[in-house]
Amino acid sequence: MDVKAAVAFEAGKPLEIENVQLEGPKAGEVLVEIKATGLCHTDKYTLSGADPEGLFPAILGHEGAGIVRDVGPGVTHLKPGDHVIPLYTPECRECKSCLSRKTNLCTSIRATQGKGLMPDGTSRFSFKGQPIHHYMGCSTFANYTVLPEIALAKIRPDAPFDKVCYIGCGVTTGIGAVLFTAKVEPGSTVAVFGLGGIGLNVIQGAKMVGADRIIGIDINPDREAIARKFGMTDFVNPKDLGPNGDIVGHLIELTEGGADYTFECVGNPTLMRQALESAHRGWGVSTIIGVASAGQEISTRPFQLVTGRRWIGSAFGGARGRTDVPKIVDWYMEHKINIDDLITHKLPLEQINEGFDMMAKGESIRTVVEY
Ligand SMILES: NC(=O)C1=CN([C@@H]2O[C@H](COP(=O)(O)OP(=O)(O)OC[C@H]3O[C@@H](n4cnc5c(N)ncnc54)[C@H](O)[C@@H]3O)[C@@H](O)[C@H]2O)C=CC1
Ligand SMILES: N[C@@H](CCC(=O)N[C@@H](CSC=O)C(=O)NCC(=O)O)C(=O)O
Ligand SMILES: [Zn+2]
Ligand SMILES: [Zn+2]
Repeated sequence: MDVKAAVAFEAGKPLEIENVQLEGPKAGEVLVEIKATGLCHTDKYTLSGADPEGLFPAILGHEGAGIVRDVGPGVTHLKPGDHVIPLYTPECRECKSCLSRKTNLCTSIRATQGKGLMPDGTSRFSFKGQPIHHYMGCSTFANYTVLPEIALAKIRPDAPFDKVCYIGCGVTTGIGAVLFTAKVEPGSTVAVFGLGGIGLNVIQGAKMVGADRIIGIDINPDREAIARKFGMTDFVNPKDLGPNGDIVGHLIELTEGGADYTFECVGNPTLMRQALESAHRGWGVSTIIGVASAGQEISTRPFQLVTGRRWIGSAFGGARGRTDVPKIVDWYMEHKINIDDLITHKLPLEQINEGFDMMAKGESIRTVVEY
């Protein structure tokens, strides 16, 4: 079938709107009509060419919501008409990782997913007879896409696509990192580096679990008001500390010894170090969420770890997609979490590049494309 897609033909170039061809679902696969998709910083990172798994041409996008339109042989959990959220972290419930109960990082289809292919090693998308890569197993920058059944969370039918698509990445990543990965306790002091689409959800999660003090750090002063609305108690703009400002020293003083939990939500190794070193001696836990470019590395004095700080990371907020995503959709529908105020812009697919421009300028939190 012909579908409409924003295609990434080359690294560093704007996406191009094209009619591309999509093959129907094969065994274990599902055809989904995507109704809405968010734009995440990770899409921009891959488009930049800095992602070692970035393949071109590809159809990017991994923060979608839509309706099942067809299923391939052997699909048992989904049927046409079901409302779903695509999962870049699937949940097969059978692989070593899923069975371990120690991680959400299902490994059953990770190898082919990283090569931009379906689990059988082929692509369903093509343009002028040439294959186009899938992206993060989702490719939500197309109005129809094909995914493995294990990479779809079935959600309630009354949830609005243009809001709950954000649960496909940003909301779950931020809130999940607090609840499932770091397991922040009530009364904690939390510091969040980067107050974008992810960091604001970390703040929302920290508020949800009853953190007493939530410190936000961002170089964009416009982020202060929205972060306070979501529960931030203190704002620090590193630029206000001057060119030689000591952000770690400042945070340690502000928190009387360091934060119980810190989160890096930018993708900058310098900030990752600052986040670790501003965690409290003896027990502070620092969670890396941000994705840094190929070739970048983190460093610190081992003494920082010897003296009891712990450095951990979180992918998709530690959430098990098919199990946890429907629950997070329920939280939204029950007004337990706020998504609406974080979706600052909506665009048609034809204007998707404007969404990335606004992200780069710090003008948007989340832009949603509605089909
Ligand atoms: N681990 C995971 O599962 C996931 C990771 N990510 C990654 O999380 C990061 C954040 O993503 P988004 O929130 O969508 O990005 P965003 O672009 O919406 O937000 C980034 C924020 O960081 C701030 N910032 C930039 N440089 C800074 C600095 N030097 N000091 C303080 N603040 C600074 C910006 O002003 C902005 O508010 C990206 O690296 C993205 O790839 C995103 C989703 C899932
Ligand atoms: N291909 C990238 C890896 C980027 C990355 O870390 N992705 C996160 C999700 S980011 C979502 O917006 C993730 O889930 N990682 C786990 C995984 O298995 O990919 C690179 O190599 O830099
Ligand atoms: Zn994302
Ligand atoms: Zn698995």
